[in-house]
Amino acid sequence: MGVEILALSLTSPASQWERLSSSHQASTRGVIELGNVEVRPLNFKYHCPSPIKYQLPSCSIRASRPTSKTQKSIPYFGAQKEASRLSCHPKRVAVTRYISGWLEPPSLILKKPTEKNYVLRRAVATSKTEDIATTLAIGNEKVGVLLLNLGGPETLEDVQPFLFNLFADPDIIRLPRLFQFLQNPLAQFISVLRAPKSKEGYAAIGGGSPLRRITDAQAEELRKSLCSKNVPAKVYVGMRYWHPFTEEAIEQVIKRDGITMLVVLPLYPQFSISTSGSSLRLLENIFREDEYLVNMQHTVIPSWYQREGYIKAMANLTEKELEKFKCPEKVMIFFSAHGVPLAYVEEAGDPYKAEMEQCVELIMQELEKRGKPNRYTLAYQSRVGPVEWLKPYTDDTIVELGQKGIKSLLAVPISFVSEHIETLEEIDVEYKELALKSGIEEWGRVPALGCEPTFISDLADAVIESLPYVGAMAVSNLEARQSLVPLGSVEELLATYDSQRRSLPPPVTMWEWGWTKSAETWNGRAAMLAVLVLLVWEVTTGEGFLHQWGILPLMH
Ligand SMILES: C=CC1=C(C)c2cc3[nH]c(cc4nc(cc5[nH]c(cc1n2)c(C)c5CCC(=O)O)C(CCC(=O)O)=C4C)c(C)c3C=C
Ligand SMILES: [Fe+2]
Repeated sequence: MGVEILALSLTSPASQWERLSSSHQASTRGVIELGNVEVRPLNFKYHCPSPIKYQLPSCSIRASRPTSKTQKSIPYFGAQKEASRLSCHPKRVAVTRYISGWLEPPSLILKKPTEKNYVLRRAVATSKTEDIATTLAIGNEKVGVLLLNLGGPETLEDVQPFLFNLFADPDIIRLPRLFQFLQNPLAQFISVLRAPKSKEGYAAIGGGSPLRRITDAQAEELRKSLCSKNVPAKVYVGMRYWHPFTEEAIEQVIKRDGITMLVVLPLYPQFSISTSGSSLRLLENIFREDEYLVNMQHTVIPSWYQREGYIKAMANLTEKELEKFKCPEKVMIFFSAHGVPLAYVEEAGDPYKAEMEQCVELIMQELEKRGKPNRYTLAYQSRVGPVEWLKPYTDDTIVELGQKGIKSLLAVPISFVSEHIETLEEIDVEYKELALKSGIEEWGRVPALGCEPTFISDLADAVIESLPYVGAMAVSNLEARQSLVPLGSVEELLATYDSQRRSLPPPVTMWEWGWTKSAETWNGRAAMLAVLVLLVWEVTTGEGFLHQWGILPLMH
């Protein structure tokens, strides 16, 4: 866990259109420039506003798995943290290195606590639960937790504008710098094209996404769990692409409630540029120029797939579903993760694939410990568009497993902690049908975690463990503020991504003749290029199909 300070700003968002254009403007100010090389300035200045407060957790890394049964080492296959003491740094930087192996559990030692932090630490450890109807305080601090999530359309009318928001995000569709001005027209175009298919899916699951309802319930359960652990806090929900937008949560609630310490917790167990990364970028933009937010202490928990409570909760649910099969030991456990374009991982350094693989390993180790050494596999679902995504694809894998004679399959959705369209429709309907057609006879699906008590309690522990890392941003001038960047793991993750970011790296290097995946990819790319040319034509001449259909004027 690293000290995390976000330097962020808010251009107040009256509507989704303003919201998106403001985030686009922010992206062109040069601090978080999305869509091309060198997104983040590399000459960060660190400020030492306060005396040394913490010794960061240190982890000793071992090359191999510990053999002693009595040893209490926690398996961390990925995100290992190495504390490094930089002499002039707001809170000492925790440098995250992504190395496979095992390490000792981090020890959290507060060294030379200041009065304020001492109060906090004591309060975390010993304070009595207060009645916290409106004001929540630890010592003099008002603690808030901001849950970040994707958001989903609540009605069928919401589908197209929701898709617009999603495709207008430069962390979802990357355009070369030259074409960045086309981000919104392209988002409009793709969202209009995709809306009918998406609407069918949402109609099949009751006419809208359950994501808001479930995330609100998780927020409430987390609040109760924190309270029961003597940490009164308010819990907020900030969605990336639909209501309640992150800006709404920040502006209307967190500022209005006078929160002084904020823990930012993306509800994605594994970090991806396209999910947690995108939300954290948005937060950066929101915080950057806002007087209140710049001075608010906060920390970020970037990913938590390796936490014991989460792994146990996943194993609990999987074990329960296994028991429903006629021969549980013969069931193949089929982890289906949300995919991302391959280039995110291979070109941009997204740790998503590595974290996903490690997560699956940890769940399987837990099941093995419980006497369930089932066979298992991991595949990636929900790809969109013409580029190559992480492989193997879920649909191809289901067909192959059927061909190999697998008869019982238990699907485990792994990238997300709520039911949503991709579990309720894609897995439960489409993949189940495909599996049965492919020769699989018995099909089961592990439910998403939702408000599972072990999971919620573990999230509460994650929040509590992060509190000593909450840091202050004691700078006042604008220039200084612009050079402030998130610290700790998020900084490193995004910086890796940013420094290596290229515009649309080619997903396929070899041309193949015939109707192949490669050909599909290139056909898709040719189509994208044609769309871009048409859009440029429309924007410059004011004539064309989009104007005729009345789509383009909507964007002005
Ligand atoms: C086009 C690129 C997309 C990337 C990259 C992507 C990554 C990604 N998404 C999730 C989780 C969810 N995505 C959801 C919906 C959704 N996602 C995309 C596209 C990308 N996702 C689209 C077009 C849609 C809309 C639905 C559709 O038309 O298929 C949702 C569903 C929310 C809901 O309404 O229920 C979730 C959840 C993850 C975890 C991820 C990368 C790791
Ligand atoms: Fe998605």
